[in-house]
Amino acid sequence: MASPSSMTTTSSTTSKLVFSGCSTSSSSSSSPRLLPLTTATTSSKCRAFHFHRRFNPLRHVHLRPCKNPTTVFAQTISPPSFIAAAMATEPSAKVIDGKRVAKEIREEVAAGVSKMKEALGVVPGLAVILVGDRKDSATYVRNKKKACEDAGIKSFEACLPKDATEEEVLKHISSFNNDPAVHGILVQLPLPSHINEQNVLNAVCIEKDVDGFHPLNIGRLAMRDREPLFVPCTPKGCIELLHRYGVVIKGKRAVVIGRSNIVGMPAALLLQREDATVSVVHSRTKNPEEFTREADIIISAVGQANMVKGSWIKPGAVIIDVGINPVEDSESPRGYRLVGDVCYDEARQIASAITPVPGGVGPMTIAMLLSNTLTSAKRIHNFN
Ligand SMILES: NC(=O)C1=CN([C@@H]2O[C@H](COP(=O)(O)OP(=O)(O)OC[C@H]3O[C@@H](n4cnc5c(N)ncnc54)[C@H](OP(=O)(O)O)[C@@H]3O)[C@@H](O)[C@H]2O)C=CC1
Ligand SMILES: Nc1nc(=O)c2c([nH]1)NC[C@@H]1CN(c3ccc(C(=O)N[C@@H](CCC(=O)O)C(=O)O)cc3)C=[N+]21
Repeated sequence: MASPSSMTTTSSTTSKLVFSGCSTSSSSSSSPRLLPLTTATTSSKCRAFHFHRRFNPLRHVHLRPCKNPTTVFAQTISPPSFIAAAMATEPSAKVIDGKRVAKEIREEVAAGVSKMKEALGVVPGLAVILVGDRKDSATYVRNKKKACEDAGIKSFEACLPKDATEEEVLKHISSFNNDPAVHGILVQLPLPSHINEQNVLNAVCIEKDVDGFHPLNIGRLAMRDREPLFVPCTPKGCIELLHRYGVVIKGKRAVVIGRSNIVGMPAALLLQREDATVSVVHSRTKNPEEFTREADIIISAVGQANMVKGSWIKPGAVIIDVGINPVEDSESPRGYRLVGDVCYDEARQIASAITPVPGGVGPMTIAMLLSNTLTSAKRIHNFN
């Protein structure tokens, strides 16, 4: 049985279970067709506790041992039992429960907010700028606002019409930059096409850049021995999930699918900072599956439903699925449901651990935003 932590296929006679087709339903009962080819040998290492350092933006804010540290033993899975298990199509991967971890983090943030309020009478504040009327953006902003309320963080909002000018957006940023009650500023992306995203992101002062999208923060993330003030929330959430589930990153082969400024690129930089050896796959990569099949850890941030098939995955790999893709579903009240970039049903049978969509990385993005906002308020007020 694959273990979620630190499991790596080491054998050169690696087993390949080739899946054909992909069910788009995460709860579907349809079984993927499995074609066992060779054998698998897996090895795992003992793990120690991880401790998260205070005020290091690459870590979560609180000094605490990670949850669920796992001690895994070296093990060899003999071909017959491994293949038999897979042929029975029993999902063997551990489900990485982002919703649960995000709730824990939000509670930790709420406790930190109360402490700060009690000691200094200061309440952390997060300002969100929303331009236009995209439904998905409005939903995220509403969810962020609710999460702020729950954590005791004060919400500020500027909702501008879709034909708002760049100058108007910049004026709001400047006003939030100068407002001492605001400790974090987020400009919801994407912006309407007539607004220059670079100009807007450059205008957010780096001390309040809780999204971590300012070029100075990204630049520092890319440089050795330099520390960004903030790390982008989604990639930070991915790494936090790996830490909290005791997945060893150091020395592992990681593949990031996607190279966007907000997810793929910073995710690759973070994995590299954690001493993984990282490959980045993008739309111009030929035969992406040749890269992913070698990966111990895959982070997929593409935006294409079910692109990553079971056959792309090395047995025992850990899969972080960032993609959020609506697919038509007449049975769902909304008429659609959300799926990731990865064929979940196939991947569950071959990976050792996987994040679901929804309930995986998405909730972590919001939790990290709250955590970054608290970190910002603490840093500005010099409060530990
Ligand atoms: N869970 C969460 O909290 C969040 C989820 N998301 C979701 O993550 C996904 C990615 O978002 P984002 O990074 O903003 O998207 P972008 O569209 O900005 O980037 C997509 C990336 O995927 C690459 N790509 C596109 N098609 C392929 C392909 N066929 N094979 C390999 N790579 C491909 C692109 O390559 P190229 O560079 O060559 O164009 C690009 O680098 C979306 O589904 C989005 O909704 C995003 C943010 C947060
Ligand atoms: N400046 C900026 N910062 C962002 O971080 C940012 C952004 N712009 N633009 C859009 C993307 C997308 N994004 C998500 C956040 C939470 C969920 C989330 O919570 N998703 C739920 C599902 C929600 C639902 O059911 O609709 C889940 O995956 O479980 C998803 C996506 C942040 N983004």
